[in-house]
Amino acid sequence: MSQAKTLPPVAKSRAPLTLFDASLVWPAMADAFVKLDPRTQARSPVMFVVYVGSILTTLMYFQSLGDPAAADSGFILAVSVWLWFTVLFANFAEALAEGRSKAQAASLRGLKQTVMAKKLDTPKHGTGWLPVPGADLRKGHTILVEAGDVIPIDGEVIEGVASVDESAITGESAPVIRESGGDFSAVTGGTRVLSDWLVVRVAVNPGETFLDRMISMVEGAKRQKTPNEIALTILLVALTIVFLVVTVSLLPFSMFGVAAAGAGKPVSVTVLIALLVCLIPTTIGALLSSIGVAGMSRMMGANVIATSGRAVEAAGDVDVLLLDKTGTITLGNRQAAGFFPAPGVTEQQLADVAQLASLADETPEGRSIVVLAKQRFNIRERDMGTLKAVFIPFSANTRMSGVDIGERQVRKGAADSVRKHVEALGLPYPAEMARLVDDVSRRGSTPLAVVDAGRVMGVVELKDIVKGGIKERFAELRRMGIKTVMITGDNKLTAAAIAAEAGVDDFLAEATPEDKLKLIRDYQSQGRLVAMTGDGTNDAPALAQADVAVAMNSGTQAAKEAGNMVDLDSNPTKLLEIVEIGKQMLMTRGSLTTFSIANDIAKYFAIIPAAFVGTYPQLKALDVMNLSSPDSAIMSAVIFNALIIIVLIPLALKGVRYRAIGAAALLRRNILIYGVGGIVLPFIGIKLIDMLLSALNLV
Ligand SMILES: Nc1ncnc2c1ncn2[C@@H]1O[C@H](COP(=O)(O)OP(=O)(O)OP(=O)(O)O)[C@@H](O)[C@H]1O
Ligand SMILES: [K+]
Ligand SMILES: [Mg+2]
Repeated sequence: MSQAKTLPPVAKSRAPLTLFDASLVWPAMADAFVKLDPRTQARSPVMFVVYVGSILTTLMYFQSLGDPAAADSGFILAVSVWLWFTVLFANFAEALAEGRSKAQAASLRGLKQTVMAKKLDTPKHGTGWLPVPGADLRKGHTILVEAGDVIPIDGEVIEGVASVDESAITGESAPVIRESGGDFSAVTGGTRVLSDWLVVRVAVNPGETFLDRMISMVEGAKRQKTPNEIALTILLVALTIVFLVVTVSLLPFSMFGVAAAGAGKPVSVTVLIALLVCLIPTTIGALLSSIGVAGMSRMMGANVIATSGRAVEAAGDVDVLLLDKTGTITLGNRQAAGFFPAPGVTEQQLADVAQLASLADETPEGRSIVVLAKQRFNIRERDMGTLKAVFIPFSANTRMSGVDIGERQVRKGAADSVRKHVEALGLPYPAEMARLVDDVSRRGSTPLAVVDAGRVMGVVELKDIVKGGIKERFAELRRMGIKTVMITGDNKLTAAAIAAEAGVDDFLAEATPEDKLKLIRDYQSQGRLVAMTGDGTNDAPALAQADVAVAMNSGTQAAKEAGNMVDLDSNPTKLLEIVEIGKQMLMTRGSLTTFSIANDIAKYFAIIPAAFVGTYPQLKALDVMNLSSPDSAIMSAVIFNALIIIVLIPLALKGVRYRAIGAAALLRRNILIYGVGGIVLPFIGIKLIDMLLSALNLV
């Protein structure tokens, strides 16, 4: 049996990457070629059309080489090359977005390491342990972690209190407390114990840890198209089909024109392919997937891990935010602060019974009562075994905890639960209690009523502190049009006091887990999109129901599993950033779609006169841009169409600027900028490219 005191420590940090970081650009260029695989291309119908066009023009070029009558093989080659560029640029955009995600995943993977674990034979502190590799641990094993140790795997603290450095995962340098019982009992593999020790029950098998799941989410290997992306893709496919039909029907139309006039020459297939590519929405088709990947990356940059693009998207449309009180709005370590005895009871008697009711209660509330009883009246801890006491743990439904000593029921809990408990025994509940409970509640503290074998002893005050800066952030959410609702198992007065202090719009008190779930369903049935942040096991059902469910990283395993996002900073106002990123993603997609379609309309005017002037010389009148030659007009449009993808990559990755000016105003602004910009820009761009091409004598 080894008793080596410490296991090797770790240190890791995450550095942000710039948009066009060399470490991202080179691999993305290589990836752009890998993505030429037809199976990859088939995922974007618009780009697939360009891909097929590239192949056709390439084949036509080789065919023209063997045909002495064909004079325009140089032109065919040029079109073909630029079509290939169009495809490669789209691939590059996607690869660059994915590269950023992968880099984030890699830095997470750096946290994963094989550490040795101290495996306990008996799940109890002070017993012997054996060193085993972390990879050999299985769900249900118990391990000991001590100051300096890296926690080898995710688990639940079953004994002890320790400060833990979670900065490797959260980036937050302040240590956090992890302890058994309550909402702070989950520990994450890869974090490090700074002081004291913990006995941890392993919660997962290797490969299924929180870190593993984060990595696979961030890598986006299994990224599914979101509902909005699917809808948009359908629109793009429809547009593509329309233009395909239009373009194909132009060929007989042109041949007919030539035959009727007895002069001129019909439009070539190369020109028709070029026309088609310019008309279909290639800009958004090329950037759609990057926008989605970049949205997930930006979430990660805000220290939020989203499990699906769908959740990120929904975040952009949220209109109600539900937050639980303890641990989300407040710091969550409710500490006993005073004893307020019922008439005929001394403070010491109350403290004595309260301590008895808390002996085996491992929640922060329970332990703080034992501590306060010791401080105030030097009441020593008694032994559950010698008392022959049976522990009655706290549950969100009974809202009480305590011990049974034979027939004697000792309880502490929410005042209304205790009153019901006393009345069920057919005993009186003193009227004076209401005043004691109200006094404590009005201060925003949680009152715990204490009862010993039906005799009401008084009230224990549990103090909790509202997190700093929360009020201003809720005001900002209100400006964005999001309603904030606090839900708590605590009584109405406490809830009202904390609600006022935190500045939430509304609150629901004395809520059971079922009530929380019902509230969400009610909002959803009114057609509202509901976000919920929570940390407790009793929040899990509600988190599972919410459209956007942000679990605090400090919360329990159950909460994290039920949510579709985890906030590594455990900051309830993080929803502000989450909503902003979601809105930004929706707006970026909308803006680029507007831009793309407007753009294509402009290209129509550049290409149509050029393409058909051979058939219908009158079309020269339509040539408002006065381009140097039909070939140059077509080349310029194709080149512009390709280059605009590259130009817009930063916008797709960074997202359009978000301002909290109301949805309608924002939409108007964006349509103006991206719609009008989309129409004007091609005229300027195509003209410039045309001038450059003719100046260089390239056409
Ligand atoms: N350890 C405990 N023993 C007995 N009663 C408790 C204990 N912890 C809490 N209570 C009582 O149960 C009530 C509801 O519990 P709790 O506050 O955890 O509910 P909740 O729904 O998670 O609310 P919140 O959103 O505030 O966390 C508390 O207001 C308190 O009166
Ligand atoms: K296009
Ligand atoms: Mg709670």
